[in-house]
Amino acid sequence: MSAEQNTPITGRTGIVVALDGPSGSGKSSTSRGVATRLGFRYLDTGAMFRAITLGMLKAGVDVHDADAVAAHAGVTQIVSGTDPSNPTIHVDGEDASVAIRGEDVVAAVSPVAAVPAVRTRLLELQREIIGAGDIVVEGRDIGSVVAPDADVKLYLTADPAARAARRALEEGGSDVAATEASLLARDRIDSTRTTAPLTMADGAVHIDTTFFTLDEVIDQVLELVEAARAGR
Ligand SMILES: Nc1ncnc2c1ncn2[C@@H]1O[C@H](COP(=O)(O)OP(=O)(O)O)[C@@H](O)[C@H]1O
Ligand SMILES: Nc1ccn([C@H]2C[C@H](O)[C@@H](COP(=O)(O)OP(=O)(O)O)O2)c(=O)n1
Repeated sequence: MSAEQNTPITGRTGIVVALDGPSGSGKSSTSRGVATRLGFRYLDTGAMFRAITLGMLKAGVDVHDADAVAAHAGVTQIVSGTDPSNPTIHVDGEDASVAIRGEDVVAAVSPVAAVPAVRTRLLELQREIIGAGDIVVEGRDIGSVVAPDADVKLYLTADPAARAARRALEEGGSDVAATEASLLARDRIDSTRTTAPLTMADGAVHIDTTFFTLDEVIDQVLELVEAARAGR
């Protein structure tokens, strides 16, 4: 593996906007809105972790066996589309946009994402896609590990109850209490793993989105991007 952690991406000329935060804090919708307004590409790294997890489940890998997960880390082929108006993900040549959102994947993704070999594989893919820049990238470790030299780094949060209500609404009115329990369980694993845990990166701006509308959050991020551009 050639990509090293915590090192700047060399050779980029465009802007990189990094958004991190827990599930339901507004990363995907904010990132897509910002990328659309700026004419930038958009990368959902969570979808990549979901895709590799789907590949493991399809192959019958025990996702709680870290050695088995590591042995399978290089097997699944993942292709991410970066159009913010139509982000796509293909797993071994098949459109997996719906399958990666399934409950089986939600339950398995955090243990898979905690395995260092999985993170190394995806880090390399993520950095290839970021390439020359002009991209909004969202995940858990973008500002800290994937693109520590990003021009703008955001850390989005929202109250757990608001996050669960948003997710449940999105899922067609599923049980809010069960959704909150599921996302808090993932937060715990994502924040306490030893490799690239969910954390606020050095230099990141914290936005608590609980009491802001999506458009208000997008506007705040756009202002930060304009300020970063002006200071380049
Ligand atoms: N500031 C906000 N206020 C209200 N709802 C929001 C806000 N930001 C996002 N949402 C909604 O919350 C849900 C989860 O947002 P999403 O962007 O998918 O979060 P994440 O990517 O962090 O999991 C979506 O249905 C989205 O439309
Ligand atoms: N850069 C990233 C992105 C996601 N992950 C892990 C942690 C999350 O539980 C899963 C799924 O991420 P995703 O962003 O799709 O999750 P939500 O849509 O916020 O519920 O992947 C990660 O470890 N590092």
